[in-house]
Amino acid sequence: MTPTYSVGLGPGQLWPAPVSSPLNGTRQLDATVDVPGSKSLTNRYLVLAALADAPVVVRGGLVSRDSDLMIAALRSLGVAIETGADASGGGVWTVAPGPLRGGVHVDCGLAGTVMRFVPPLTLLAGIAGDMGPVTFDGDAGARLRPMGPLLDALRALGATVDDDGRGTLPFTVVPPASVPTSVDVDSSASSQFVTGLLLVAPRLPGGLTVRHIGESLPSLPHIDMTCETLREAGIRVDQPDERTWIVHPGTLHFDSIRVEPDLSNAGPFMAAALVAGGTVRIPGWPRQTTQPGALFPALLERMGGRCELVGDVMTVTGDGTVRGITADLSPAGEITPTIAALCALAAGASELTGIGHLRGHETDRLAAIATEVDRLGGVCLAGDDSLKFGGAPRPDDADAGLVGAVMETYHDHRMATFAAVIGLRVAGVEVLNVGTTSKTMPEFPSMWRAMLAVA
Ligand SMILES: O=C(O)C1=C[C@@H](OP(=O)(O)O)[C@@H](O)[C@H](O)C1
Ligand SMILES: C=C(OP(=O)(O)O)C(=O)O
Repeated sequence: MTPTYSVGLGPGQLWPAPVSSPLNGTRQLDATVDVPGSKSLTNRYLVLAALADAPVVVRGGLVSRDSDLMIAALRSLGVAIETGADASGGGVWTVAPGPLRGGVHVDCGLAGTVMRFVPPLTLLAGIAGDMGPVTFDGDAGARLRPMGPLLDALRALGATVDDDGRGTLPFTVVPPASVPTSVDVDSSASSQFVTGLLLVAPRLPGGLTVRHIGESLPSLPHIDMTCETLREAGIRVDQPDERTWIVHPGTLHFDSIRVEPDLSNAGPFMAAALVAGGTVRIPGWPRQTTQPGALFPALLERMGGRCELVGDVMTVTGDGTVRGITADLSPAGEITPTIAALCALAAGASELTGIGHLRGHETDRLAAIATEVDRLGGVCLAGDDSLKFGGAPRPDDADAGLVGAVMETYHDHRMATFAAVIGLRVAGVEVLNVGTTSKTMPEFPSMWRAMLAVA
């Protein structure tokens, strides 16, 4: 499928990260950054709209590789989606639900939301009498991401799943004709296993009770987000205890859908205010949200910034001071790379915990972050579930005592933005394959330069 977004510098190409720091005399930041729609909300709304009782328009959808992959997946399953855009480039998509069919192939790319939210939808084709096998595959890196517990849950629901015993992509799902009303899943490797099952649940004849049976459960706000979007569609969701969700069967209906800006993607711009000094404003900040990026203001304040929400504008102000932090990021693993970039520049040590499952993200993020900080001459140790930072070797130096280098991005959008934040302070940072940001923020390079007012 032809991408509907632009792709920046790709594999093998280097993007020189612009420097901007009060310590080397660069002008203070004063920028307003319009952040595109939330990836997590976009791909939930697309799925739920596809299961609704009537066509619905999704406004402010994120135009990116992950949403293109979701749109393509839903189309191949039989959903009609017309795509357009608003004046600021946000997606305006009309989703017309139809009976789901089997016998198709789904490309998951590197999108966790596609590889975990789409396989359960095959159950609906089966119930409707279409037992055609659906095959799933993705990027080389996607074949390393955990899938086993979700595939086991689909088996427990009666599907035949062939993954050659790997517990990863590629795999084939043959759905059953009927499904039980409850299922257990070990979601400790990804909250998306629970979410995938909850999203399809209201359209199963008896609804579905989903029980998490693993030790820990990361990214709880993302599961809350799933429940809230189901409730928005008029579905009753009960949570009798912290590891059980009961989704009642029902008709999904939306009058309209508007996607909030992606607060996790706002993170690197907000972090820039601390590193470069000055002010960054993020319009459209929701008063209430289930997005884990809502944790940024409190974390950035602890790290030396000031954050204030006036109306719907979040204003972040900094003076170049970055302080180390100790934080449990298990509710918000996806914001770790941004906080980690600040930890690498901070005066003082930091420890981030509750993040072991990031080893199964777009890349092994704990290893990637430790390797890249080490490459710059900093200290970062990756544990099973944590990252420990020594802090900048000479924090008062203009470049925080780190040394510029070519930074790898490992096909991970958040490793590209991680490098950009560090590059504000450390001269000579060049980012390999900044185009990997097309996963969730294709315009990142030009947005970053616009924020810094550099050509
Ligand atoms: O449901 C979602 O939209 C997401 C859930 C989280 O996954 P994990 O629980 O695997 O970390 C998060 O990291 C990911 O970026 C998006
Ligand atoms: C973990 C992430 O993505 P995915 O939805 O592919 O899991 C992320 O965006 O940080």
